[in-house]
Amino acid sequence: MNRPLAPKTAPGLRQFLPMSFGPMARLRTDPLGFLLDGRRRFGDVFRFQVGPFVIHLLAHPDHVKRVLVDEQANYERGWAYNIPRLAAGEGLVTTDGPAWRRLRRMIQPAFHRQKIEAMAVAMTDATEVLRRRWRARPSGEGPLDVAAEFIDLTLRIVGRTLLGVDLGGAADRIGPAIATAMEYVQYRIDNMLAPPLVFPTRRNLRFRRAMGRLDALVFEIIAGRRREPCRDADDLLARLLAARDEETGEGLTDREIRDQLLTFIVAGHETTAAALAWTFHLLGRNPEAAGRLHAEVADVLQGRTPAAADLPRLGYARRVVEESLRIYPTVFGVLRSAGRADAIGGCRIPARSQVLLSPYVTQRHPDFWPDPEAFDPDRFLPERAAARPRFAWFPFLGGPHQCIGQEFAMMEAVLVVAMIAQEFRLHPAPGVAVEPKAVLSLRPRDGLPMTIQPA
Ligand code: HEM
Repeated sequence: MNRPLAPKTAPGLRQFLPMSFGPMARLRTDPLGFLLDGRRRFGDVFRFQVGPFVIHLLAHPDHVKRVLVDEQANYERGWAYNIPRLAAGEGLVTTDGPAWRRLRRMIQPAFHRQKIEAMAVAMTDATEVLRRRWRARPSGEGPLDVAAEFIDLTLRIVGRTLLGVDLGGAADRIGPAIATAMEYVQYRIDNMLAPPLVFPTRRNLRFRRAMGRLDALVFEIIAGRRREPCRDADDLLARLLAARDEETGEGLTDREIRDQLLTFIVAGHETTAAALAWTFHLLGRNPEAAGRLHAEVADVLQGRTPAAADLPRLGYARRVVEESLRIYPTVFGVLRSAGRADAIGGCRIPARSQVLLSPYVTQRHPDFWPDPEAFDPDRFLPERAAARPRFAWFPFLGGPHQCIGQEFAMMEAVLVVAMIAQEFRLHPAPGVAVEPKAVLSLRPRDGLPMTIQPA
């Protein structure tokens, strides 16, 4: 009788210290290239080790499914999430196990489908403000950084829909504070030996000041709602204020509510803003796809502002966003920690080592995506999508930790794309090379200057 082969150590790279030379220097300077190349050279399970930290990149959709669904209890958010916790505290994105389950139960009802559909008007109203601003630009004016425009837009939408406040006035203050906080978190991920936050280094002090500004804003939002509770409000903030522990009957403290609000402000706008920027970047380079989008929008909307009810007929617009999230998944990788030892793809995954799931890598896997760098929204036609494994495309993850804002983000992105395509054509600014930069999320390194013309 044949005995199953014992799992082997996965092939890959090893380096004692995280240095700017050696086989893994590229992990810091070009993490996306490093991961893609690793899969190409070593296969679907690629092991890399820096000092004591062992990480396995799992590139095959079946392996992703094993971690996120089949064996998800064995793969929780591990020590890597201690770093974003410096900013977001015990938020829904940074917790796991029973604490996470309690929060998710509490918050999930704020994201039911009907609730999200009811947010469409706030989304289109905010987009109309942006369109008005663009319309008022003198003709012949130079390129505009549309990545920054989308940050401002999605921040306003999150404020209005989830917190019942206009974050527009505060955008100038909180945008840079959020950027500082995210860069700090990325720096700490890249530099495991960096001085802890209690040390008054310039970088630590800058982060603390940024967090002070964000905290002041969030605590003010909470205090404002406590002072003047809106009886009809059923948004995220209302749910958090009304939530009671099933056993003790106690409500959440302001600190606990702050952690969730900050989590949602950041997770809810940055990702979608980057997705919109990448979508227009890709459309600007693919005039045929842009032409099809403009034709669909004109045909379906006949000049009207879109509503939630129009979404089923904006199929091409949705496929454009899906394809853009394939090529530039704004969350390009997530880490999970193996509780027990496991074997995946014939390779040993030691207990307490990390696994890395990367939509950026899997969504370019040549076995599932022919010509992976080509922009082809029709890959997402139902019949073509049905021929692929579930986890060949997972920009919103999947399983119990699937992004709670997926429907929100998709609706927002399709409405914004349709409204902009209805009125404008965006062209790449001449002579500008646009490159992705991985700072927690994947965004254009130097913004996205584009020329805006009437459609
Ligand atoms: C294109 C836009 C978006 C993308 C690509 C995206 C992607 C993701 C991914 C990959 C995760 C899993 C993170 C992990 O486990 O480490 C996640 C979780 C999460 N996302 Fe999103 N997201 C988007 C938009 C949003 C929006 C609009 C919101 C809120 C309105 C949101 C709120 C969250 C929250 C709270 C979690 C944690 C869920 C949990 O673990 O229970 N996201 N998102």
